[in-house]
Amino acid sequence: MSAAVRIVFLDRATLPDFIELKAFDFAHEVITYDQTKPEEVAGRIAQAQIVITNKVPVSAADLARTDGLKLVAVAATGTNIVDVEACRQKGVVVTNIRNYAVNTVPEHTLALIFALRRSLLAYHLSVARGRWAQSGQFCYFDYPVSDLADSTIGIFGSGALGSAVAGRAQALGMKVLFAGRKGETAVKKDHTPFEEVIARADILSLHLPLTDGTRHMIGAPELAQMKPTAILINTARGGLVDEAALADALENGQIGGAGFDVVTQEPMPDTHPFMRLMNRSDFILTPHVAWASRQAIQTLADQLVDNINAFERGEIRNPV
Ligand SMILES: NC(=O)C1=CN([C@@H]2O[C@H](COP(=O)(O)OP(=O)(O)OC[C@H]3O[C@@H](n4cnc5c(N)ncnc54)[C@H](O)[C@@H]3O)[C@@H](O)[C@H]2O)C=CC1
Ligand SMILES: O=C(O)C(=O)CO
Repeated sequence: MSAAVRIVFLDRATLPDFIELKAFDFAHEVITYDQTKPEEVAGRIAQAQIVITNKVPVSAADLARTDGLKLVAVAATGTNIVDVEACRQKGVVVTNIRNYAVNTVPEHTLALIFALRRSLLAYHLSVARGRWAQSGQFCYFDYPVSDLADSTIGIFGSGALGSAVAGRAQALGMKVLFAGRKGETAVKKDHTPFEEVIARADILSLHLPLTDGTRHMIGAPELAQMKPTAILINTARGGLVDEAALADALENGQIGGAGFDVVTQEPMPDTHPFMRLMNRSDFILTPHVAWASRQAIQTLADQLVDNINAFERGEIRNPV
C-alpha cells in the first residue's frame, strides 16, 4: 500500500464553516490550520507533499526547507502570494482556481459602481441623520446621481472577470473600452491604448493579476489624467493602485470617487491612508468579499479538491 499523502491546509478559516470540502479520493492525511502566520509557514509545510493556501504567503525561504513537496494548490484565482518561480525551480507545481467568480465579482463590481454613481451610502446616512425629515419636500439633491447608461467603462484585464463585467456593462447600455497594456505601443485587437482609456473612461475597473509588471499601474500620473468625475473600481488586487496617491486624489477633488474591495495589506491596518477616507461619500471599501457569494465559494472548494484529486491521478489542472 502506498504511504498516505500529507496535505497541509494553511488557512482553512478563509473558507466559511458552512462550506464542505469534498473527499480526497486517494490515501491521505490532512493537517488543517485555521490560520498560519508568515513565520509559521516553513515549519508547517516542511514535511507536506501538498500545500493548500488561500492567502498565506509561501516564499522561496519557506520552500527551501521542504522535502517532498509536490503541489501548492492555491484556493483562489490570484496567486501573487506564492513565489511561483521558486516553486518552478524546485519542481513544485502551482495550481489555482479559475472561473468560479464570474458572477460574484462582476456583481460586486456593479454594486460598487451603482452605489457610487447614485450616492447610495451618502443618501442612506443623511436620512439616518434626519435630513429627509427636515428637507420640507419629497426629495433633496445633496449628492450627485448619474445613470450608467451611455457612460463609458474602461476595463483593465480582459480575462474571465473583465469579460464578465463587460457583458453586464453592455447590457446596461454602457460603452466598453478594454485597455491595452501599460506602455505597449501595439495594442491587441478590440483593445484601446492604456492612456486613452484612462482619459476617456467615466468608470475604470481593474481585473488583472498583481505582478511586478502591474504593481502601481494606477499611480499619481494616471489619476491626474482621469476625468474629474471618473470613478476607480478595484476588485482585483491591492497593490495595483498606489493607495496613498489615490487618497490624495480623492481629497484634492481630482477624481469623482473610488470603490475598493482589496488593499495592499489585508487585513487593512489602522494606519492605512484609506482610513482617512472612510467618512467620505465618494469612497466605498469592502473587506475582500467580492468573491464571497455562497455559490462561488462552494464552486471554488469543489474545484480545489477536484484539482488535487486530478493531480494525484497524474493530471495537472490549472497550472500557474
Ligand atoms: N476580490 C476578489 O474577491 C477576487 C479577485 N480576483 C482577482 O481578479 C484577477 C483577475 O481574475 P480573472 O479575470 O479570473 O483572471 P484571468 O487570468 O482570467 O484574467 C486576467 C487577465 O489579465 C490580463 N493581464 C495580465 N497582465 C496584464 C497586464 N500587465 N496588462 C493588462 N492585462 C493583463 C491577462 O492577459 C488576462 O486576460 C485575479 O488575478 C485576482 O487577483 C479574482 C477573484 C476574486
Ligand atoms: O480568488 C481570488 O483571487 C480571491 O481574491 C478570492 O480569495
